[in-house]
Amino acid sequence: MSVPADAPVLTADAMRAAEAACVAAGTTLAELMERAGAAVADTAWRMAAGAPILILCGPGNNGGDGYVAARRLAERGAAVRVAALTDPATELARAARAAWTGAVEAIDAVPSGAPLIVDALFGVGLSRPIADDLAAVLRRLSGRVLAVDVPSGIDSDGGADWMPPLVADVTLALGALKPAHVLLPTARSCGRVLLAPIGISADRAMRTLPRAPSQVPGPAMHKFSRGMVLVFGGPMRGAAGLAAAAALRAGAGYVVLDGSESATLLAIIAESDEKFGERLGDPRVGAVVIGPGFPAGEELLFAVEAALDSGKPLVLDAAAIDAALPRLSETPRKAILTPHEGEFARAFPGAYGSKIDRAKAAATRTQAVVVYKGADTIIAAPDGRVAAAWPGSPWLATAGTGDVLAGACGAMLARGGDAFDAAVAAVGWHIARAAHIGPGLVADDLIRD
Ligand SMILES: NC(=O)C1=CN([C@@H]2O[C@H](COP(=O)(O)OP(=O)(O)OC[C@H]3O[C@@H](n4cnc5c(N)ncnc54)[C@H](O)[C@@H]3O)[C@@H](O)[C@H]2O)[C@H](O)CC1
Ligand SMILES: [K+]
Repeated sequence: MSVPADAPVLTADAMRAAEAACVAAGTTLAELMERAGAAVADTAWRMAAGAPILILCGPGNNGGDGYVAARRLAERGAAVRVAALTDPATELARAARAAWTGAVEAIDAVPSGAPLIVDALFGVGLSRPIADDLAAVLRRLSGRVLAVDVPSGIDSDGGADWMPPLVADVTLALGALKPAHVLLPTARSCGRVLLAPIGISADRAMRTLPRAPSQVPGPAMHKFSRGMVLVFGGPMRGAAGLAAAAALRAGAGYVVLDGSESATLLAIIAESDEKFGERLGDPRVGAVVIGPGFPAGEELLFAVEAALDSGKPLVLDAAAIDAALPRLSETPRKAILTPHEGEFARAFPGAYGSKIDRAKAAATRTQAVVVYKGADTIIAAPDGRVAAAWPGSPWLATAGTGDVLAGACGAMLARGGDAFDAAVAAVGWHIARAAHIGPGLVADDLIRD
């Protein structure tokens, strides 16, 4: 499972708006479908490598893409069969089907599948789950599957957990990725997601993670200009120690772990004199990390209140999120929240819609960047920007990795610059490191060189 880096992600409505803008600029819908069908044909040609291809066409324009691909593949000499669910229901699909000169079989008469099955049944227009009888027919088919735009049967906006009867080996996203490509549970059914540019100018508001940029410090940098991070050490020493070490590893030039006699790395300045309030006044502190290893309670509340009063850029994790919630949106500040599923549900109980919708709503409400963690981590900014981190790295599903991410967010935030970009860089760093370590990863490995 994979998705292209830094690729646009659009909802169905945004796709339709982008399509309309494209048409208004002079490109016909027929031309868009021709480009889509050509991209499907090219991908199918490569996947089939000369073996027979079965194309399943639905009633809408997703089906239209399928008919265009069938025609182009036959023109190239491929062995193509087409099976349709019903007659085309759109003018574009009717024209595409008319241009296909071969036979069109009934889908329920298709025996067993083919070496390559192109799933052009439904795309972003699916309005309800696929009927059980059709799902049963599709489940009987065997062969590698290329899904056109999305695997048929899923809600492309990622709001419903409808699952596709045909799991795709490859999904060819047309014009832009869709939320369902980067959100669970549907992302697992999309296989390798490829993007076919068809001339749609997608806005950059939502995108997949960019490639992890190199973090070579500039020649004039010194330990403080690389960023000084203050970590509020909680009673659970290990978690705060992981966060402090991660801040150093992720590029901070100077890290203070307050409230702890010792630290995992000698380069961390461990201070047990509990002068957190004073340290907040140090003008060199570029970011404060609170939450790792700190359960809810008076001491945590005191630390969060003091940090909010200081106006310093903040990274808030776990119980610190709840402690800060009542005050977060009162004054604009750079803040990154890093809730996992349970912490998110506790902090934002009324949120609804897809994970992207809920992350955006939380960012708007708190006026902070929200890193909504999971295998399908979503990063949302108050201004509407979203980054999707799917597929991340499965090795991160182990204790302590959240503490490491909080520390990495602190490092990126302390460098200065935009809080959303800092969170994107931290999540990218976290995933890249986990992928490099791989099987058997424990959180401590993420902070070792
Ligand atoms: N957006 C673009 O730039 C382009 C998109 N293309 C392709 O068009 C589809 C979207 O096509 P649309 O006609 O809107 O819808 P679908 O083909 O996805 O299917 C809707 C179709 O199916 C019927 N329907 C809905 N739900 C069900 C159901 N559960 N059971 C049976 N039938 C159902 C509905 O009534 C419609 O008739 C997009 O994904 C792209 O593949 C363009 O070709 C290229 C540019
Ligand atoms: K499809």
